[in-house]
Amino acid sequence: MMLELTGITKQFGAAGFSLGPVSFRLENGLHLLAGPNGAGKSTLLRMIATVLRPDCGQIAWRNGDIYANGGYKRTLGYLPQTFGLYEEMTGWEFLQYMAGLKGLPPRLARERSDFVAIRFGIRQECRRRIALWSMGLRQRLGLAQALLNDPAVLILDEPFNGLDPEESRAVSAFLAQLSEERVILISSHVLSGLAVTRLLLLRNGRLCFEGAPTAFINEARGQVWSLTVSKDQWLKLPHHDSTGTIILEDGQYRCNFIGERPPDIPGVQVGEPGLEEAYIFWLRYNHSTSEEIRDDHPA
Ligand SMILES: Nc1ncnc2c1ncn2[C@@H]1O[C@H](COP(=O)(O)OP(=O)(O)OP(=O)(O)O)[C@@H](O)[C@H]1O
Repeated sequence: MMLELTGITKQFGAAGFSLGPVSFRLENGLHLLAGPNGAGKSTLLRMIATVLRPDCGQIAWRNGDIYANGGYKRTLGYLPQTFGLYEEMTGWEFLQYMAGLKGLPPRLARERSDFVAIRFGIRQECRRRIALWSMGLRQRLGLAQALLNDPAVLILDEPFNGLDPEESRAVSAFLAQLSEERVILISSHVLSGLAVTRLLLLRNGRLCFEGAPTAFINEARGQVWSLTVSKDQWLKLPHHDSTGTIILEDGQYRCNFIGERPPDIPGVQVGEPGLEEAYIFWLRYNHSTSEEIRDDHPA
């Protein structure tokens, strides 16, 4: 299955935000769209979800324009970044309603509603009015409705918003499983713990990187410096501009510093970058927004 964007652009007002032109191709797998606040991630996802029309360019699914292809919407699942829920409905009524909008016949609607409610751990909650639900449970309901039609294309804008760590892990694992046979594109500020097939980075409406996460991580090799210390030592460390990630492991703090030179702290060693460290390195030091880091070989 393939979703292809060619020369997509969007401009808000004459002097407003401008996105693109953006071109890329997505095949089955889990694709992560990342970038700073305001980079244009939601705008791009909304266009792929047919909620917003591009000014120029084409988005094609199975070689046909998604706007001309009536079948595309039936095969699409979409979780917007913010969404309204019908507060007076119960979760179950909402799922049935959404299943109806997606054209599922009543019996299949019930079966799929049951499946997604169990999958996202909200089956019991579904009996209650949505007005009474917490934020994390509402997010689970948003994810559940996106999967009602067993979509071949799944677009999730910030799927981990409000989820507790346990549910985030469960959703990551579920997405990895689903992505074997689906095109999944998610935007997220949470980069760790995801089995990402390809990474897309947006900044200022420009696509700066599109490729395998390993190629991106390699860019940060030799720029990460690591120090493992006890909590007491950690509390005494002076603030350092190159501080990147801090991970608590077995009661010890592993501090990763990100920069061209190691910080002047005794015991610092060359560190191993992960996606998060590579992303911080890119944000801090790679300020040119040309498409310089490209890897055209699928992982
Ligand atoms: N309907 C609109 N009208 C005018 N400007 C808009 C509209 N929608 C988005 N924008 C602007 O487009 C820019 C990109 O917004 P977008 O929400 O796509 O960014 P984002 O990368 O998803 O950000 P975040 O990580 O904060 O969610 C912002 O400057 C935003 O104000």
